[in-house]
Amino acid sequence: MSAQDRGHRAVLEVQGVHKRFGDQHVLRGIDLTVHQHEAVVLIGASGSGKSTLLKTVNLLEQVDDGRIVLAGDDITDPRADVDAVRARIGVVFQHYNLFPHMTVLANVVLAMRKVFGTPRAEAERRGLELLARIGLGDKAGEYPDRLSGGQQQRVAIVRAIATNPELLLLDEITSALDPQLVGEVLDLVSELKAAGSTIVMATHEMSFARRVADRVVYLKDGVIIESGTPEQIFEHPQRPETREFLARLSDPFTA
Ligand SMILES: Nc1ncnc2c1ncn2[C@@H]1O[C@H](COP(=O)(O)OP(=O)(O)OP(=O)(O)O)[C@@H](O)[C@H]1O
Repeated sequence: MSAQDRGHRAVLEVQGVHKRFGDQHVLRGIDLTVHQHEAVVLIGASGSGKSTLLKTVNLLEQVDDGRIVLAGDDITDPRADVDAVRARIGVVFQHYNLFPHMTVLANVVLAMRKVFGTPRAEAERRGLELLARIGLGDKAGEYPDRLSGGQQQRVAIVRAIATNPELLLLDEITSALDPQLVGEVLDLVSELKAAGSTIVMATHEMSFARRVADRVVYLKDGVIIESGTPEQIFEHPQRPETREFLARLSDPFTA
């Protein structure tokens, strides 16, 4: 049964969103609703618009048309407070997530302290607890460059959830990692999903999409071609474009 069927409220509503970069029409009428506790995975070829879509939700890119609603609030309204909106959303990107000049713990507590004004002792207690939970309690005083890429991404994820955001956006968070480090990062995402986080994730990791997504959304040239459960998309794709995309992935000579 889907989150929608269970009557969970919509956390994110993307409605008729268009985005152009000069002559290039990168998002062409995107409609997407994400319900509380749902994990939606965006798949599609490089350049299909996955990152741009996530950036419009975090207000890193302005939409040209349409609107985006976060838990009932139109965040694309020009009067919306950008910092207040970003404080409600946790984000992890492919690269450059941690501040290199700050310790792991300082990175994790930063938003709690600066954005929410959490007292230092309380923020550090929560930071240490979160780091311990992902097995990195002993790295709290280290600088990020002393951690593996997988450990750094896990810290970045923990930092993004430290403030209990309403929505977590994950953009290709494993694509810069050595293959043997991918699993530990995706396992943490699975745990967050199991604990009830609401997640939108762009990924090239199809096996993960299959395992964790409630819904898989296939994007091509800025259009949602098809969306459904992992079984619907991977086992019984309805659209020829989706079938071609998936067939190409499994062909080592054209992938
Ligand atoms: N700031 C920008 N200025 C101009 N063009 C941009 C900008 N950001 C993205 N684009 C273009 O928009 C298109 C969609 O890019 P986007 O990064 O959203 O794709 P993607 O599906 O996330 O790709 P990938 O899987 O490689 O990350 C691409 O053609 C890209 O070159």
